[in-house]
Order: sequence, then C-alpha cells, then structure tokens
Amino acid sequence: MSDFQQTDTGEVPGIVVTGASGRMGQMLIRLILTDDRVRLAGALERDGHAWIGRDIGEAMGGQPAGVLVSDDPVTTIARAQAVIDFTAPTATAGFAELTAQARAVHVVGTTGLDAEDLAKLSAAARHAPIIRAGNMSLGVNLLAGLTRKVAAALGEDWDIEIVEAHHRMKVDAPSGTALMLGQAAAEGRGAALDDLRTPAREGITGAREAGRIGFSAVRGGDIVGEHDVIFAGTGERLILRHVATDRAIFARGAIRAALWGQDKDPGEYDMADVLGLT
Ligand SMILES: NC(=O)c1ccc[n+]([C@@H]2O[C@H](COP(=O)([O-])OP(=O)(O)OC[C@H]3O[C@@H](n4cnc5c(N)ncnc54)[C@H](O)[C@@H]3O)[C@@H](O)[C@H]2O)c1
Ligand SMILES: O=C(O)C1=N[C@H](C(=O)O)CCC1
Repeated sequence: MSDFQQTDTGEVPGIVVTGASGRMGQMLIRLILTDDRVRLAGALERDGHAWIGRDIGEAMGGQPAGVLVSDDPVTTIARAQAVIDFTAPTATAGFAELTAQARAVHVVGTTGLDAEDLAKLSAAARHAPIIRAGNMSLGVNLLAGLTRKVAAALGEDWDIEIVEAHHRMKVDAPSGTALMLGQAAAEGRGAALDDLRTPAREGITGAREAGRIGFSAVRGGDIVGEHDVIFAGTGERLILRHVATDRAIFARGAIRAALWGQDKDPGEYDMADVLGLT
C-alpha cells in the first residue's frame, strides 16, 4: 500500500487541510493519511489551482487517497472536526469564520497575520477553539521558555538579538518564530514586544539603544528554519539556537494540536497550552 492511501476511516476526528499543495499542506496530508488517530476529511486549495478536482494522493504522486482537492471551503469545512491551516493571512482569516461556524478546531500555522486578521481570529474563537503558533515544534516552544527565563535573569546590559534564516520562497519577515521568541524575551523583561522591537537595520543607525530586541532575517536556498537568540554582554555571549531540518516537526505539532483541541472550550490557545508548557 502506498503511503498516500488512507488506512483508517473509523470514528476518529476528520481533518481538513487547507493549502493542500503547499510545502506544509503536502507534509500534513502524508502524515494524516498514515496516522490512525485522525482521518483526512478534505483538502482545500485556492480558486483556479491546477489540483482542484484531482484526488490528493494522485496529485501528490502516489495512489488515490479517496479525497478530491476542493476550492469550496464552505462545504468542505462543514464536515471537519478540525481544520489545519498553513496558507496565507487573508485566507486564514476567512477560514477562521467558517471553522467556527462548523464548531471545529482551527489549528493556525500561518504567519504574517496583521492586527485586522488577528481580530477576525479572536471573533471566531468566541465560538470554537483556535490554536495558533508561529512554530508548532516542540523544540522551538521549549526554546521560547528558555528565552523568557534567560531574558529575565540578565539585565539590560545584555543586548538581545534574534537572527532567523529560511528558504528563498518565504514571503514574511521576521518569521513567526522570531516574533514568538521576541515576545518571550520581552515578557522576560516585563515589557511588551512592540515597545522593545528594533526591525532590520540599514544605513547610519546610530549606536544600539539599551534594552531593545533586534531582528535580522536571512533568506536563501531550502533552509527549513533556523533561529538564534543572542544575548550579547560585555566580554561574553550566550546563544540559544534551534535548527529545523524537517517540516514534519511542524506538521506533527499541528496534528497533536488538532487532537488536543477536540474537547476544549472556545477560545484562543497556543502550542505551549497543547504541550503543557504553561
Ligand atoms: N507555525 C509553524 O510551525 C509553521 C511552519 C511552517 C510554515 N508556516 C507558515 O505556514 C504558511 C505556509 O507555508 P508553506 O511553506 O507551506 O507555503 P506554501 O506557499 O508552500 O503553501 C501555501 C499554500 O496555501 C495555498 N493557499 C493560499 N491561499 C489559499 C486559499 N484561499 N485557499 C486554499 N489554499 C490557499 C497556496 O496555494 C499554497 O499551496 C506560511 O505562513 C508559513 O510561514 C508555519
Ligand atoms: O517555512 C516557513 O515559512 C516557516 N515559517 C514559520 C515561521 O515563520 O517562523 C516556522 C518555520 C518555517
């Protein structure tokens, strides 16, 4: 049997994957089709995509999975117990409303959401659970906790810089993970990230202001995701680093979140809640 054939269609939560042809979409579908705790209930792509109407298993180069790729989120999401969504900010804001109408769990991996998108998610979370994280891996969520602790332990004479690297196709910067880590560092310092954040530098910037949290982004090749949190003191540096080498770490976290959310009340949650790190 091919990896892409569904092995179990029993009474387990049905998951709809949005952005089914994407890097994360395909990884999620592969893992869902071989995991008997869940079943693939639908695969969504944007209007006009070449895969619409095709069996998702075949479109991915394998055996039929018995699920056709659809561009109809209303009908598809109506039959979901969970929607796992790694797409784009506007798409995710729209899926939030439909997922809430279905009273299903919305697992949001999409990054780059603005205040308007986030307000739509908050409105939807009044009716169903939404679990959102800039990074769904265990390692990064542990790193966020470490970052919070180290930032709290070190004074403002230790400069905090976050350096991230991703593949050439990534469209947003800083990464969702970098912002998560920045948020953790700011919390450690008892402040809001918006008050401490220094974006990418260029030109005559002047000397670094104490207490700020700086961000830099590298883009190139097929880098899955690398993050350094640098605490630069005088005469010494402490560097906390996470390196992702396989997108399966994000997809496994998202499936875990979809299962965890099944018995939760409506509201906004993150991966620290799912992993019991709060
Ligand atoms: N939170 C995490 O752990 C994590 C991990 C990896 C990626 N991401 C984020 O997930 C997102 C997707 O990343 P990717 O590398 O898979 O990108 P990608 O470009 O490979 O895939 C995105 C897919 O979404 C589809 N899409 C866009 N609009 C849509 C719509 N309205 N309806 C249905 N499908 C739609 C696109 O056609 C594409 O196939 C990005 O925001 C990325 O930063 C988050
Ligand atoms: O490939 C991406 O895009 C990734 N996005 C997330 C982010 O913005 O941090 C997680 C890592 C991979």
